[in-house]
Parts: sequence; structure tokens; C-alpha cells
Amino acid sequence: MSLLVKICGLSTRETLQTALEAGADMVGFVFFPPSPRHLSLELGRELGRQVKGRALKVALTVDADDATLDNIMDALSPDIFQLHGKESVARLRDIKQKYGRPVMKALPVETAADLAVLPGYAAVADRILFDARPPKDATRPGGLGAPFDWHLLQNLELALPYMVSGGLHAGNIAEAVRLTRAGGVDVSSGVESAPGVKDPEMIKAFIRAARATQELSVRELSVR
Ligand SMILES: O=C(O)c1ccccc1N[C@@H]1O[C@H](COP(=O)(O)O)[C@@H](O)[C@H]1O
Repeated sequence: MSLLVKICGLSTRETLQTALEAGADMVGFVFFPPSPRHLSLELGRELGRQVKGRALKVALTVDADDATLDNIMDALSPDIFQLHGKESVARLRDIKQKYGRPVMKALPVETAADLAVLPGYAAVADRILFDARPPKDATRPGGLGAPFDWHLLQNLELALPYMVSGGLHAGNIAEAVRLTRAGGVDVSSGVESAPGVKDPEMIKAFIRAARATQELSVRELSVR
């Protein structure tokens, strides 16, 4: 069972190349102006071309309207939309239908009560991303480098594929995956030297740690 690794918020040719060569399964591009990782459509087009099918291109948006999604489709032609705002279940359905792309819905988690919305979204989304709920005064709903309590997902039964994010880094992936049994990990701040500045060595270390975690899980399964 391969653990999916998503490196999010890539914004330079060099760090995108590092992520691709190190074996990222998904590369994320942020289209949200308040974010330090926000990409212009032109840069999104250029970076999208560089991917050349070596990883899935993920377009991260936050409550984007159709005109914005139209532009992103034209520039990046993403393989997946990551919806990281307060998009409703009906909005997810509309986006899937209009753009013909899978959607990954990010759900903010702080307490067990946050999981109450899961069945509604799981009926429409193709994948769920559990992320830390941002503080009330945050300027963006993610990419803040803070984890949530992974024990909250310990007894989760979800048929849909899911990933975890929020404050992950090379040193804590193993524990996050052990507790949540997620099929994928998503990182932004944990591979940066400053907000929005990706560090090639940290990207490589994160992907190495994810692959080691995967090996560990396979070995644990085979001795059971
Ligand atoms: O990265 C951002 O700036 C961002 C902006 C708006 C919504 C989500 C954003 N990032 C996503 O947040 C999670 C957690 O990131 P981190 O590793 O804690 O920094 C991840 O899914 C990013 O893709």
C-alpha cells in the first residue's frame, strides 16, 4: 500500500523539480491571493507544463467562483481540485459536474464535533483532506503549520480515500499515519524555511520519511 505524498504550495521551477524528482505523487498549486504561496495564472501555466504527467497537479482554491475556476482550468488543467474553503456539498457537486475533475474536500478538525459534516461531503467528494482548524483570526484557512489532534481520527471508518495535513514534517509523519491510518500526507509549511519559501532538502527529507513510514506499515502488516 503506497502512501500518497502531496507537496503543496510549490511556486518555483527549482522546488517543483525537486518534488518531482524525489517522487511526490501530487504537487499542489495555491490560487488564493492572501496566501504567501499564491500563484499567478501565468506562473501556474508554466509550472503545470513542467509537471509532464510525473505527478498529479492539484489546484488549491478557497471558495472560488466559476470565473476563477475557469481561469485555473485553462492555465493549469489540474488533475484534482482541492477545495479548502467553506464550499457546500451542493457546490462540490456543481464543480465536479462542470469541470469533470475529482475534488478533494478539506475539512477543518479541532474537536470530534467537526466530523459531523463528514457523511454529507463523503457522499460527493472523491477524497477527503483532514486539516487543522485555523484560529478565528487567521488570514487563510490552511497552510499555517499547525497540527490537529490525530487521535480524533483513530476510530474513523471511511470508505473514501483520505489524507491528513496540518503541521506535518519529516519528524512526525510516522505518528500521524499510525494514528489516523490515512492513505496520504500533505505538507506545505513543514518543507519551508520561511512562509512561502520551499526548501529542497526539507522536501527530500519529507518524501524520504513518508516512504520509510510506508515501508514500516507494510512490515507491520506482514508480521500480523
Ligand atoms: O498553503 C496555503 O497558504 C493555504 C492557503 C489556504 C488554504 C490552504 C492552504 N494550505 C494547505 O493547508 C494544509 C496544511 O498546510 P501546512 O503543512 O500546515 O502548512 C495543506 O493541505 C496545504 O495544502
